[in-house]
Amino acid sequence: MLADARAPESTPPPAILVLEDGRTFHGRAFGAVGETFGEAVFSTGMSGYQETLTDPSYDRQVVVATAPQIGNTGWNDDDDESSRIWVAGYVVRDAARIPSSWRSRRSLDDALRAQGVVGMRDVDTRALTRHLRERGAMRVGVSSVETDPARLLARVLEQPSMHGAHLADEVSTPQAYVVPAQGDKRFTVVALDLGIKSMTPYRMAERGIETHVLPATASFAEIAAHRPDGVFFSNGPGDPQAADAAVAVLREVLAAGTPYFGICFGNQLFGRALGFGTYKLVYGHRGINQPVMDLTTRKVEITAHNHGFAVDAPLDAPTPTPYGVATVSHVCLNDQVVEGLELRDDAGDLLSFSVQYHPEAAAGPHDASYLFDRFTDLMAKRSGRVSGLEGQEN
Ligand SMILES: NC(=O)CC[C@H](N)C(=O)O
Repeated sequence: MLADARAPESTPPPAILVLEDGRTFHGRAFGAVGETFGEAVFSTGMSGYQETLTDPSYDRQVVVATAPQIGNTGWNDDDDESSRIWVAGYVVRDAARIPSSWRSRRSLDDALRAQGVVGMRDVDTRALTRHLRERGAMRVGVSSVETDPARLLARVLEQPSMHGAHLADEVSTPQAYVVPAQGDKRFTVVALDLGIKSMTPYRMAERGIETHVLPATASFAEIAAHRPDGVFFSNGPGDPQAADAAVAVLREVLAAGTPYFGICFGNQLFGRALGFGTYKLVYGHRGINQPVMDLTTRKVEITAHNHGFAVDAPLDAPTPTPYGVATVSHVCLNDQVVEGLELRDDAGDLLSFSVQYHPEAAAGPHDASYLFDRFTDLMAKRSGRVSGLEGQEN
């Protein structure tokens, strides 16, 4: 028999997790020892935790993994979606003790600890997820320094709620930067960074797009100064109702007739700019295994999601707006939540579009990558060229 090569595990201190309705869970510290607060949400991804933890949209959220074992592939130097871990905390059932991947450079536990992120393991995540599913996402505290749930609960109740939270400025780049096109440059896109994931400009670069990433506070004049072929608004944390300034900028973009593409928060702001409302889902969609139907083709995609809010738009009735006719283009098959919007002119030609989910697929399946091609084709068409056939007779 082979000897067990595992180093003897030192036992981390006990930890408690207290939800704002008083429900308490017990486990052990994972990552940094300490205390953290946020909105408790669950993610159904079986893999891709490195991309999840570094997604800026998770700012101020304590993420519970429904997959029972997390950390098997460690932490590498390539898969970060931003410059740091953004989750406020990470809660798992069984933390893998020995990561195994040729790309791994450190364990998940080490990565959390190095960035001071408080986590918790050995938690009954199935019971916790069922509770959040029944009662909805809510405020939570996780502590490996407090032993009294009542004292932690008192601090949980002092925390701000996700309702009305304006968080884009907290995660956005302080300075503009450029992600160059790979190969020949075909288009210039301005991306408003409301919490952008690094895979998004990468997907654009693959298609010959040079992306100018601007801070969340950029004005329409600052966007227009780049003379973009298209404008993109990214994913991001917080409540879309609290992003009035970005909605006003987007209305100017639409009025100028510039092709627009939005992802997630960018879909919610597109919805608002078109005159629709947004609302908070009970527990949201998070994970890389969510079924979405493209209502035009009736094709179903398996997609990556991370949203707690959604657009309130009619599923089967086109809506006239000052910028064109808006329709719902995609819907989630689990609950019929709006997952995409399209704006067309009176002739039925596409002007702008957005999706509530994540075609950049980091992590996640690549079923929806056609949306980046759709954006490229749209810019080609709107600037009087035919995609891939510049200078040729068609
Ligand atoms: N990933 C995102 O862009 C999330 C958008 C928004 N903060 C929500 O939770 O719905």
